[in-house]
Amino acid sequence: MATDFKFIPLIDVSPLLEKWDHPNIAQDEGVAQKGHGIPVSLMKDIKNIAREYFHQPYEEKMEIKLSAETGYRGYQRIGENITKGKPDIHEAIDCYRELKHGMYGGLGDVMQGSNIWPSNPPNFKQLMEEYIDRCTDLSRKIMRGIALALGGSADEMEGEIGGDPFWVLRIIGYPAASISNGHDKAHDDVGCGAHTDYGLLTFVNQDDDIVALQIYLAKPRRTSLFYDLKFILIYRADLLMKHRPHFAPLLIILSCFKVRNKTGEWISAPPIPGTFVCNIGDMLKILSNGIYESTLHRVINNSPKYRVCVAYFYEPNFDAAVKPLDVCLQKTGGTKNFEGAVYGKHLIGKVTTNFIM
Ligand SMILES: O=C(O)CCC(=O)C(=O)O
Ligand SMILES: [Fe+2]
Repeated sequence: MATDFKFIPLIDVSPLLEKWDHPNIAQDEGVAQKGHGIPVSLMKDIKNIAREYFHQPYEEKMEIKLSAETGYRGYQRIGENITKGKPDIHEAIDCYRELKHGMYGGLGDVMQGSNIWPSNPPNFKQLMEEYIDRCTDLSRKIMRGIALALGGSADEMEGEIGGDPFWVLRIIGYPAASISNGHDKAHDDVGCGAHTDYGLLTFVNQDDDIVALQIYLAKPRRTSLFYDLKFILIYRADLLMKHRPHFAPLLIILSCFKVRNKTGEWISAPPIPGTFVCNIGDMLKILSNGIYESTLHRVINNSPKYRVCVAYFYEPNFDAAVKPLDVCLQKTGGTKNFEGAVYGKHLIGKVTTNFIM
């Protein structure tokens, strides 16, 4: 299905974009620069080195095994990560910004620790750290643009919200369809179940030649048998009660469900060489009071090839108390659509229920 997306800024951010300080990077071989400033060669190098790591024997990968003791950093085997109760068909290395002992009082305890990097391939750590620094710089710039677009000042989301941002890096490998289950039932295997990301922004750097990432595109409701039935039952309750009084219990049960006014479909987010898919996370949804939705997405690798993806997550300060910004409240009628959340708590809640240990 072909779908056209257009970026529609809430205000004109072109003055900011004109001032965008581009590092002067030579055009990478074969791929024109797409304007984000991260060398395309680095984007490729980190996927290639990740592929090399994943191709090693299982025992070697397990040398940097993830556990609660490592602050949930390290390697996890296929099926160890759980989304909504189901094992995901991927393996991964998880890295987080390092938290030193006592850095955030008791809040930081669970995530305390240093990243554990494989000794093979040898320059793995150095490449990933360079990549993380570049993604962090780029994210900060984009967040400044988003703050302006929302009608705030450029540093609206810095200071106590995101002046000392946390980050997460997931280096992920998805088995080829035929290897993951040995027979022709590939479409049942979910590489990563439907979820939204936790933080502010995610940069998905995916293999160029495999279409596996899918985004849920919500649309205004058109037809739904359930909705229509419910509509008739609830909104024409007067008629119904007059002619069919024995339907009353059904009416009560149905009115307990929230009316679904949206329906949608899964669409593919095909890779565009040299670019990132950028997701909006839960924290940006809260800050913007819902002006930005966090993007529901999932991964299904039905291709006969092993797929690599490196996802960088830009997050608020670990101890940030995230709540709708005043500027967004004003734009959305003054009512908070979300309760506030302390980012670190939200993350720990997710991380500690994400793994079979
Ligand atoms: O593999 C991908 O394309 C996306 C991975 C992802 O959604 C995640 O790690 O949160
Ligand atoms: Fe995700």
